[in-house]
Amino acid sequence: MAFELLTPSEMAEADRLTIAAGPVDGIGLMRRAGCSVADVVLQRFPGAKAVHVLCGPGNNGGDGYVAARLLAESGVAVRLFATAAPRSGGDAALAAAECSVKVEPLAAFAPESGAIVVDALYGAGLSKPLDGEVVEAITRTNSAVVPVISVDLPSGVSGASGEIMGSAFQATVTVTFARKKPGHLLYPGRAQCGEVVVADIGIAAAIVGATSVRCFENDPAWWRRHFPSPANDAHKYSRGHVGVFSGGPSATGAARLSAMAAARAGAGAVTVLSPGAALAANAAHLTSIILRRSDTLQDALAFLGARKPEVLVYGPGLGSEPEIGRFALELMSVAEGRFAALVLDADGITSLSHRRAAFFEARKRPNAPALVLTPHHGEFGRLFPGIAADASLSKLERARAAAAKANAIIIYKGPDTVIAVPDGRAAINANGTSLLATAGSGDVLSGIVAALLAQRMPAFEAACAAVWIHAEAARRFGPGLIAEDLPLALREVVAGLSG
Ligand SMILES: NC(=O)C1=CN([C@@H]2O[C@H](COP(=O)(O)OP(=O)(O)OC[C@H]3O[C@@H](n4cnc5c(N)ncnc54)[C@H](OP(=O)(O)O)[C@@H]3O)[C@@H](O)[C@H]2O)[C@@H](O)CC1
Ligand SMILES: [K+]
Repeated sequence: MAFELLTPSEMAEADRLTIAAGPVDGIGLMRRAGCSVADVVLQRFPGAKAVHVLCGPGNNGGDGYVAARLLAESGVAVRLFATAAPRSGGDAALAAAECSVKVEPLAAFAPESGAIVVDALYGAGLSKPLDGEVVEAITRTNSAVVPVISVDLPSGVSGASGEIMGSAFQATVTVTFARKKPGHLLYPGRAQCGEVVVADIGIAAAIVGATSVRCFENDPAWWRRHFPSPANDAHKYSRGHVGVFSGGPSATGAARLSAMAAARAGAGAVTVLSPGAALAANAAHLTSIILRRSDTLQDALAFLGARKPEVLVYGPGLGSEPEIGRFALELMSVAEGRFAALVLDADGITSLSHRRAAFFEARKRPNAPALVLTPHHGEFGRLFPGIAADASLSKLERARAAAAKANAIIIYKGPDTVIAVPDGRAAINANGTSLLATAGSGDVLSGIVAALLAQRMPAFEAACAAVWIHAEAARRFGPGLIAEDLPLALREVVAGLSG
């Protein structure tokens, strides 16, 4: 299985390259696409009383004409409703000419109990919000709760952004071609797709690779080979050392969650750097995790010099006072050679939002350490207000723009977490779960990503792996999960990936 996510324009590029390479032509691809839709209808709904195929004016409609013809030839009772005739001379017009099912106007369509709807109105070419009779047809269909097979995308969902443009079908199954599109994974579109079936229509992997695609569905299959497995002669520091800064006496738990997660995710040593006033609280709860006093930058520097951790986690439980942001900037400026990467989460991000100019300037320095930022929606808006306010950008594009601006790995959290790196690569996570919407779960994620970086997993892959592992652990634990459960729940997931 391949994990590239093709935007509509990249898919069109793949389409052109395939046709240019031959021997298949445009109508050939369309016949394969329509055939795969008909196959899904016949396999999933063999007892359907009738199939109502709704065709738009473009090639999405063309796929609908092919499917209607094949279903009618298979003996299925088919009715076909169209918004307009396809433009003459194109592939869709050819497909329509080959289809002898009577064409009725879309206004005549009414969903019927026992019938299936094939939605071939708009796909990759959706260019503006839907309106008029199309919205009426969607509203009638969604409220009738009949099964809907959407061709390529539920009509109304943007393949590039997952945005709903005007209105969108609630599909039972979406049959897309060659590869999924970002709109299948980004909300709100993702919720409209139902099950997504990817049909092979003969677009070769090499052709997908020759497009400008830089976005992937997050899956272990493509980062697993980078997943750390300790050498036989490993010792605790060669397995990676993570330092986690703790908050004050009444806010120590977040750092410990992060630290425990880092240890469970394979870091050989983890140190909690605690203010003197919080040492007793931390000591009361830590056993294998090292505890060290750190009140000042000098204390932190002494730790860095003596213990040489690879990665620091800064943010969980620290509070958002201005000095927290100042300290984060100081850490970055003293990094050279002392540690490799900094994971900034929660309060670490919020506190920097008061010092944005200095922060972005610091990130331009050639020797700046690798930086991972793990904002949720609110934190993202505070640190990147301009990018967040740009309504023309999808979540994917926002994450990419932020990664470039901050010269950082961005883990833009949510039910459709996007991971982006400054070189333009990005991934969208697909195994997210609402179980993670619980206090402290973000602290755990920071610890996992820090541990994987400390074990020298490449940064993009480490961030993707951390996001997937975090969600997988939550899923396996199931309902009742609280953040304290997550570090131990990581064990089984990490064990499954190791070796
Ligand atoms: N690429 C491939 O590899 C393959 C692609 N295939 C199939 O082709 C599909 C893409 O086809 P497509 O490019 O013709 O776009 P499609 O979605 O049919 O719409 C275009 C038409 O709709 C119109 N229109 C747009 N929005 C509108 C609105 N809100 N309200 C009203 N009108 C609106 C738009 O008008 P315009 O923007 O030009 O003014 C234009 O007339 C793809 O999803 C897949 O199913 C397969 O056959 C296999 C290989
Ligand atoms: K569609």
